[in-house]
Amino acid sequence: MIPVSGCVLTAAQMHDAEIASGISLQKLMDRAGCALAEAVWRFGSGRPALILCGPGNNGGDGYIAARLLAAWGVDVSIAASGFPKTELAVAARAAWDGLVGNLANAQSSPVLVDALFGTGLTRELPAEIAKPLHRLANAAEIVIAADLPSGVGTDDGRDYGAARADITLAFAAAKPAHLLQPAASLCGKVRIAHIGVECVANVSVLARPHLAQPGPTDHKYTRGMVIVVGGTMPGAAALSATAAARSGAGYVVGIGVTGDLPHAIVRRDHDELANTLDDPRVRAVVIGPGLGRSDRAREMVDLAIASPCPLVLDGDALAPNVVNDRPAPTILTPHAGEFTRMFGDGDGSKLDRTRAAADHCGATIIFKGADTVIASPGGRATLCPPASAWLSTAGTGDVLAGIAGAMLARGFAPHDAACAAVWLHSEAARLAGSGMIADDLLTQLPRCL
Ligand SMILES: NC(=O)C1=CN([C@@H]2O[C@H](COP(=O)(O)OP(=O)(O)OC[C@H]3O[C@@H](n4cnc5c(N)ncnc54)[C@H](O)[C@@H]3O)[C@@H](O)[C@H]2O)[C@@H](O)CC1
Ligand SMILES: Nc1ncnc2c1ncn2[C@@H]1O[C@H](COP(=O)(O)OP(=O)(O)O)[C@@H](O)[C@H]1O
Ligand SMILES: [K+]
Repeated sequence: MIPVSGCVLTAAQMHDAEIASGISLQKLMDRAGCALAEAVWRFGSGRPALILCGPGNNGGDGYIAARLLAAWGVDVSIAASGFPKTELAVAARAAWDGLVGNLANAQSSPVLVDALFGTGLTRELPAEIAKPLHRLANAAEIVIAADLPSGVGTDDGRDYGAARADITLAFAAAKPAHLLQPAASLCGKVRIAHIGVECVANVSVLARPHLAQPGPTDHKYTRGMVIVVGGTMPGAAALSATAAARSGAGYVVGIGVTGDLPHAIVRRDHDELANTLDDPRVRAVVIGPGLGRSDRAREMVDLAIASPCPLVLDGDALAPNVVNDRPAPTILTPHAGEFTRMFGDGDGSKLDRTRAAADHCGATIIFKGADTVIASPGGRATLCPPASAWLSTAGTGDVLAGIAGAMLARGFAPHDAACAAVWLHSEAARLAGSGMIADDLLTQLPRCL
């Protein structure tokens, strides 16, 4: 059982991976059921457990877990939503020699195991299932979901009436629902149980980046020169510039960035932008935080886009069709409002929409929020475990843009730079703790390096 990591598979990809593994489905269900029993043993601490079993293989996992837990001496009971419909679940139920109660009138238990539906859920939970599920979950001290909380859309993270779990034990790999909202919030802590299925996908969970420390051959320019362009709200660009410096950039120039800045940041005027962009040592430009939307601001965005420099576009620089297959590395960092302004409402999940947008504009996109999605042209995507919700305060996005600039400047490819930036940002937020403001992230960044 490990924290959520590795590949992210859709329901169909998971099914294909199970088949491709060459391991019998019976054996896979035995392993999943055993992992579930271990989780119940560990997190339930021996308290009586009620296992809710559905009609498919998710229910099958539940019957197997019940048999093992009973053998280990746990007071375990089962309530089912109906008779099993798959061959494997029928066999798993047949191997359980205890009673099977009815879901509708099941008695609550301190530990509730939700094995009603997993990746096979396709529609809203009917009231006759949702009602007792919620009643029993509310009465339990701990809810453990098998694979997924029953009632979330595996591939899009929709809520079809699920009850909130404290722990979700995902089998073989994470699914989009473990990371996309609102489902991610219904999962509680997600743990992965590896059951021997090899998983390969171009979507993965955000991982800790490899950030090399400066070495003896480094100097300020090898560590990366970042330009941050300021505008009508100087505090925003000051946050970006300081974040770039605090996340390891060797040289930060603030163009038109006024206000409270560390002395280490070099200040230049707006009319020096064009000259500065010609400096071959510039390794990243950050433009947009607090820029404003005047004609002058638009001209500066155009200059930055036309330059050969790696670029982070944020805030006011984000407009429809602002970039189109720019040859140099480019990262866009929209929040939901900016994303919709740029790309429209679109169809599909947040993952689908971010990937389509990355393909459309030929740039890496960090679609921010409580379920940040990073996508690059060609389909590569990274889903981010929920960061501290204390990030929902003004200026934290400006900090992220500055970090992304520093990551481009240290030579990371755009997708890796985006991932490293989001990881550092959430780690800084975790360290800053409750009540943090954007400025607090700046003081935590060096610790995260
Ligand atoms: N990923 C893996 O490698 C493994 C997966 N296993 C388990 O198998 C599960 C998938 O099994 P299934 O494909 O049988 O799917 P489920 O067990 O999720 O349920 C499918 C059944 O539920 C019905 N159904 C779907 N939505 C419904 C709704 N809203 N209301 C009422 N009924 C609904 C379907 O008609 C079908 O009968 C996984 O989530 C996992 O728990 C393990 O047993 C073995 C290994
Ligand atoms: N509820 C939340 N949980 C986790 N992270 C959040 C939440 N709300 C916002 N964030 C993060 O905080 C940052 C906010 O950025 P943004 O909306 O651009 O703010 P600003 O423009 O004020 O800097 C983003 O990195 C976003 O992912
Ligand atoms: K479940």
